[in-house]
Amino acid sequence: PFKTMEEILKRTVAPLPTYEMRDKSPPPPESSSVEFMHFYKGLEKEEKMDFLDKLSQDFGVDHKGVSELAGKVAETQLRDLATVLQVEDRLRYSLTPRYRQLLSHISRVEGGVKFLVDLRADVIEIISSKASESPHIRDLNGTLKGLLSEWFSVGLLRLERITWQSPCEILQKISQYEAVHPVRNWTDIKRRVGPYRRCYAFTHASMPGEPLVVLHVALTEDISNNIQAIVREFATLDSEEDVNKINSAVFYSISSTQAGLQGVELGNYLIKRVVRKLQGEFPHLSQFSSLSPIPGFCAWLQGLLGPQRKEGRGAGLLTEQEWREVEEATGARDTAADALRRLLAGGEWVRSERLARALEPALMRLCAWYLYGEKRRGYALNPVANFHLQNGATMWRLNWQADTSPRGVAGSCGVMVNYRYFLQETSANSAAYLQTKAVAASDQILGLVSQFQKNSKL
Ligand SMILES: CC(C)(COP(=O)(O)OP(=O)(O)O)[C@@H](O)C(=O)NCCC(N)=O
Repeated sequence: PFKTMEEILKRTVAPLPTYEMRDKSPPPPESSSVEFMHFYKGLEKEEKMDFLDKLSQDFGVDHKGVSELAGKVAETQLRDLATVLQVEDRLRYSLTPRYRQLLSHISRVEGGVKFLVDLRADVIEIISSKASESPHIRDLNGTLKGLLSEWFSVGLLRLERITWQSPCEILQKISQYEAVHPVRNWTDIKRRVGPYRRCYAFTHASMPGEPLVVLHVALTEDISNNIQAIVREFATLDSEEDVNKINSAVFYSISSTQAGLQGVELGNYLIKRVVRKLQGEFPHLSQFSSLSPIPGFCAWLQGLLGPQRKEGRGAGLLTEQEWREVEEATGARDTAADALRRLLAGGEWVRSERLARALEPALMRLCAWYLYGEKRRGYALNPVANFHLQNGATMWRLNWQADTSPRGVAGSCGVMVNYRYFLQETSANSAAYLQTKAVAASDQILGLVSQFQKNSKL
């Protein structure tokens, strides 16, 4: 018979044992965990939100109990240390949400960890879609993230190299999960795990056969400045003999596959782990860098050129000379800003030698500013830049016409960026970025940024 959410929650979320009984009470029956999982899986999307609201609100922390104990801690401050520690430990215990015990028991059931990863994905979706503003949901997210971070800590993850000999289902998953440069066919994926390539994934015993985060690496002579050269169709015939051709490791794609593990920093750990692995295999390997897309650059620029922007030409986005070249090249009937906006929206400009040459300096300056200067809450606005800067990488080199695919031109005017991992500097760079929002950047980037600032009135 259909049971109400309240009935299910009352039955499956065991009350927190009293402080005295905290280590003496038997764990709730496994059937509670199984029933909870089964019921939740059967809910519709909006019912899940309702259910999670109730769970986090009515089965969380006993706030009254906490405030009473907080008062007691204040009272006993002058007492002997043993008493103080005792009362503090009571307070600490009272801050444990009631549902935490259930979550931790679910992790011991078959498929329980995967269930909790997916549960957190739902919670993150509810929070990011602002479907619920309840602070209790945020607390539930925090508790889940805390548990998952322990279970998915680096020591418990397995590093797996994916090769052409890996099981089909893994190769198929790797192809499906590829979020940066879509895999077109078998030849394509064969190339990406073939000679002068490495593909690594983290897996976890609780989710066998499921790559949690996937990193694709190209082993090259120099740091790549073009993605087509890396993901082009045909496979090189030569096997991987000529190690003298391998001086650089270029990370050209990384994708996490479990939304519920967001914030657990798996991608960062995978990059660091793969660097160590490759140093072991190629002791003379000296250069480590990404070749990253710049999603959002074109849209950002279009926004600046929009008709509603009164500055238009005046914003100093281009020099007078550059505006004139745009007008000549397009025979601009309306304002040059509209002409440029239309040009960039089309994308065919990249095949016009004259236009590409005319636009290169401006687009490179603007792109450098977009990556280095545009912020969201003080951190880099561009999510890929933010990811690599958090890892401690240096914003190292902008590459013109690095991705001439339609996606590349439409998304970032064909420009790509290398975030360089100077191994001795990553931890200091990461700390500086996270604490003071300082962006580690090369002279090329800083030069382009100062050129932008000279012209711009933004
Ligand atoms: C870039 C990725 C791998 C970072 O994941 P991760 O290291 O787990 O970071 P976080 O989500 O724990 O902060 C992730 O955000 C992702 O898959 N992004 C989409 C594809 C991409 N590379 O931008």
